[in-house]
Amino acid sequence: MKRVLVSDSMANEGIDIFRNTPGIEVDVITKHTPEELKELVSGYDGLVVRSSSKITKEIIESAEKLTVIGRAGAGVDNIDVPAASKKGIVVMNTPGGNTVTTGEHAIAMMLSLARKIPQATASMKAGKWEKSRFMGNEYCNKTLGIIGIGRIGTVVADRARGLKMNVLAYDPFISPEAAEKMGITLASLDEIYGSADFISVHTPKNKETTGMINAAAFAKMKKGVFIINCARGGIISEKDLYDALVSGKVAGAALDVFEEEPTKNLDLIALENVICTPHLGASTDEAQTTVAIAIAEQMVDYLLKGEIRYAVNFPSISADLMNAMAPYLALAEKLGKFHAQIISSGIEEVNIEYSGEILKFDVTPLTIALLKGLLTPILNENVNYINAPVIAQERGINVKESKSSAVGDYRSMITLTLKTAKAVTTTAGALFGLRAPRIVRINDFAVDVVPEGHLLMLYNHDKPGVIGNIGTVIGTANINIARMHWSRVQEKQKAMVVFSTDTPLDEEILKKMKETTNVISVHQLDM
Ligand SMILES: NC(=O)C1=CN([C@@H]2O[C@H](COP(=O)(O)OP(=O)(O)OC[C@H]3O[C@@H](n4cnc5c(N)ncnc54)[C@H](O)[C@@H]3O)[C@@H](O)[C@H]2O)C=CC1
Ligand SMILES: O=C(O)CCC(=O)C(=O)O
Repeated sequence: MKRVLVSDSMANEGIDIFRNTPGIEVDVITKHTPEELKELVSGYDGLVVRSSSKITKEIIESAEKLTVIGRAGAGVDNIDVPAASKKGIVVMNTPGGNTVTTGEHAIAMMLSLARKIPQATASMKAGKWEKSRFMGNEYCNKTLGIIGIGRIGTVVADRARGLKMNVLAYDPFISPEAAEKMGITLASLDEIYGSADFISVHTPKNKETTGMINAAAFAKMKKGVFIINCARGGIISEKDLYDALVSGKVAGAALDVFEEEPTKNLDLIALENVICTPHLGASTDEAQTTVAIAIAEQMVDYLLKGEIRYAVNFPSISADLMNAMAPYLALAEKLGKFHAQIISSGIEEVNIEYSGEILKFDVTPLTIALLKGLLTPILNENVNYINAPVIAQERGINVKESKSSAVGDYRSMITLTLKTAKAVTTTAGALFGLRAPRIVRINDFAVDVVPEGHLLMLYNHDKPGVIGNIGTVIGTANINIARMHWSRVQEKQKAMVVFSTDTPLDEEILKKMKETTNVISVHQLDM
């Protein structure tokens, strides 16, 4: 039974999916202190949050069973994703589920802002009729500068064009061609600051964007500009915004998000020219139902079938793609696991070359699977698809991928070269038929090894009698040989034999083998 904790309010449609799925048990506990949440989480396999629960490193580290954190929404800045990745926890979100709703909220905020609708409403509710106090500004033919033209920015641009606004967008990650297709005019930040009457922010919050709209940015803006933030608090410096609002440089600000939530910055929100909502961007029935259903389905599929969709720390693999890639993922993992057991010192560099039909896939998950296989025999800790790249990076292992069109005898091949302090070694793997992994090369030797069970790999001088002597050692120990593959490189007068045995060999027999005439080295592998 997999247990899921929903720690923020979530639409019932999503909770019902958990409740009605055999094999899943769900608890909804939305009132808790951070300490209480830390205690609670430890008993669960899955955790669902929106933006209220802050999933810190401390919470993640104490979550013994947790394998997945689902964000019913887009932004994952309330989750310590690096800490989750290190612990092998998948973090998934529901991109797109609340995009239109949040874009509409930004437009609603912009329209309310320059027409002072919240202030006029408050005045009327206080029994006043202050017609001349609430003079507003028109939108038609004004310039809207959008910072971050992703999903929500695009919705805002589209709706603003309907208002006959000129839309400019800044986004360093969108090519001019892509922007042209979207009908978006790209501009530099300075161009936006210099010409926009309204500026709406729609980037994620990260190292680059935190504080990007600060005093220096306000200084470049037109006097009387209106600012809208329905993305994340802190992208705009609240202190610098306050000063710009008080000085009149900024005519008004519409804020849905704050540096700290719930905000304690009452000085800022008390300003007459600030309108605000308590992080309501995604709060419509439609969006909440959509994201709740989406995250519940994604998490159920992960917890019960291992299917990963919309993970922010692992490439998405749909069930169909997973099915098609499964044999290659198994091959990559087996190859890594095999190679890790024939080296004798720390890995410095991993070179992975993909060739043949395998190239029709995005090879990123294959590299992750290979790293998982490679690190598993070396480390005590639990290595999985999520933490394998993090562990490799932490251990200073340089991972390089390359692609080649040369496949030789195989439809697809993965060639793995490992550089350690002592040697550079190469193995290669391919599929036999369409699904069965095989090791087809070990350094200079062409082989055909089934990477399963207990393997014994021996290098020897290519002299008569070696196989017979080894066979006698194994037979005397009453160990049954299931398979045997022999290969040699004639010009080097070296040979290699890989046995598959029904049971592992103990140290004493291994020692006897190493002492057998003409044997150079012996490796026992557990696949
Ligand atoms: N107020 C609310 O309730 C909600 C807020 N959000 C927030 O809205 C923001 C946008 O969300 P989406 O559109 O779904 O994300 P998205 O990932 O689709 O778009 C973000 C865009 O920002 C761009 N970007 C990244 N760094 C940038 C930089 N330094 N300068 C300019 N552009 C940059 C990216 O290239 C991308 O095009 C996020 O911060 C998200 O957390 C999302 C949903 C609801
Ligand atoms: O769940 C919410 O209400 C906030 C949504 C949000 O900020 C997001 O999806 O990034």
